[in-house]
Amino acid sequence: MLSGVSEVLSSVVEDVSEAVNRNISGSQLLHELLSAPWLRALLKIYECLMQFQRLSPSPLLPCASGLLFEVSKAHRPSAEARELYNLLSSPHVQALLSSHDSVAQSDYLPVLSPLPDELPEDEEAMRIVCLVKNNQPLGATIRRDEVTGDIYIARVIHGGLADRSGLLHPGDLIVEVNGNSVVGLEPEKVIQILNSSIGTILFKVIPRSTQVTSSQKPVYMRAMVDYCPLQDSSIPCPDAGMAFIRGDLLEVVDQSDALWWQARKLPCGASFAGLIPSASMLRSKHKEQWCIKTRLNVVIFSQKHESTFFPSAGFRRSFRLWRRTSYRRRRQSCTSCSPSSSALSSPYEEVALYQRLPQENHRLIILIGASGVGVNELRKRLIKLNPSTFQGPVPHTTRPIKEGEQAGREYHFVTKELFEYMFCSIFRFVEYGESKSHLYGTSIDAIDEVVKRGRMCIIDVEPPGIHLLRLRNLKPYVIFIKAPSPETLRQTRRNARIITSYAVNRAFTEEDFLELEDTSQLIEAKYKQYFDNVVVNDDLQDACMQLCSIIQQAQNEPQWIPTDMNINTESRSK
Ligand SMILES: Nc1ncnc2c1ncn2[C@@H]1O[C@H](COP(=O)(O)OP(=O)(O)OP(=O)(O)O)[C@@H](O)[C@H]1O
Repeated sequence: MLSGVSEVLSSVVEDVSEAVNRNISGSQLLHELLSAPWLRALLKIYECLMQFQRLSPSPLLPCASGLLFEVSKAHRPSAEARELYNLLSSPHVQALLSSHDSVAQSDYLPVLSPLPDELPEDEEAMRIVCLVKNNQPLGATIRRDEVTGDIYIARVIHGGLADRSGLLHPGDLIVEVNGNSVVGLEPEKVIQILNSSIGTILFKVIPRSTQVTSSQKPVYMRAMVDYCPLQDSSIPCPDAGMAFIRGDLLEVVDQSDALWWQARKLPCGASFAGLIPSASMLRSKHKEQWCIKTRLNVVIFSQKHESTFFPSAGFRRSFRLWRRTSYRRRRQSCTSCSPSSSALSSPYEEVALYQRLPQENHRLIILIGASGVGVNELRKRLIKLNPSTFQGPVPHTTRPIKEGEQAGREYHFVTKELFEYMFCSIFRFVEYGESKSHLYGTSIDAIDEVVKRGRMCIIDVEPPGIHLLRLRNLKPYVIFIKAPSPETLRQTRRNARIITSYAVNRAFTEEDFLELEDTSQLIEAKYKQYFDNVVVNDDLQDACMQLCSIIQQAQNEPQWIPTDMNINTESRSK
């Protein structure tokens, strides 16, 4: 009789089979899956195991191999007893009984002969370790004690060959490799011996007296800088290093070393970890490089710097009130390639998986892209597509209200004094600017207002604006709108109009396409660590649909977000 899970499966299969008859999409696939013989076999095994666990049977005899002796003790054995004796003494039954006894007595470990009583005081236990290399790296690094010259295992790479063997540990003293004594050898020579061994490697090691068992929980981090071990002369073993680029998600499995951590890249991380510089190590490396670059740049910058009323944070033309000056000037403001100060202070950003709960506010959706790529067009289309879900924040302005406008709908109309107060004392503007002597700006409060109303706030900002919006209550999800190739731009933007400072509405030129691609690449290179997703705006309709589905995922599926957006309290009024 079927029981438990199998019974449930059978009734599910019946229901799905009805769905197949009614031609419901996907039901055929589900039916095939649920009726698969392997699934039934797996469930049967599962049920047997569960039953075994419930019954928790105990052996009738702890030592069944003794049966043979018992039978042989019979004084005048009957024919049946003799037959039983013959059966029990066959080698196969003996082996079976011996296995039974091992299981019954839970005796699984090999029995080692006891150590001789009179061992000399200075005798050291030597371990012989044989690893089958199979074209894999050893997964361990070595170091030499500068005083004694002894060669030690420095670190064992998580998931690597040495780690999986469980036989080599940091601190083990290496005595021999493949029969060659390593005493007095340079580490490079030892590495040479290790690298040249094919098939198996035989180690003689003196295990470290106190084994440190590390049970560190993995920590997840987003790389905020690029790293290439092959260009790093300080890495103990470049082959064991792991390269990464900004934005990569890293599972840091070992932080026991102050200078070198071990990590895997996610998703689909490799089976073994690689060495990466610790945060402090990377910070000092980048500071060094940055100082050199800054010294060179400072002269150039001071020649070009122009003072403005507001410190430069930039703002997009999307307000539609400012006209483009020149791509080149804008590019300098947002895409100079020097590392940002936040990347220098935290080369890794700790992240955690966040799943928005249905009762929580929607995450803020930020669209980033080169000017003219279509960020505003996409944003407008999304809002038009679903005005009850998507909404943009209402900007502030100091210009007078026009006929047909309503305060709080097109703009929050404020005095210049109030605008300046908001800007200076509470620093609530994400973007701001001046056009025809009037000030305009988008405030955090305006974004908050949309979010609190249960809508999904969708905004487009200049890339530096991302930093101001990385707030715990907004949990922004950043989508980079990428420019397609100039060839595709040429085809798709035939009827598009560009808005510039000198012509309100004109067709895109060949120079615009090249600049668009160029700026797009520069923004991506500098800010990609902040992007949660990328959409190439080639075909408008496709890009819009893609955006919709990405936004859906951002709101409803688990996403990696900085841990301080998850736990810490907001700290922006510093
Ligand atoms: N995929 C596309 N195919 C064709 N035309 C497009 C596409 N995307 C945008 N456009 C058009 O390109 C022009 C510029 O787009 P948009 O105004 O959205 O630029 P933007 O990225 O918001 O730049 P800015 O904020 O600096 O104004 C508009 O005329 C828009 O309709």
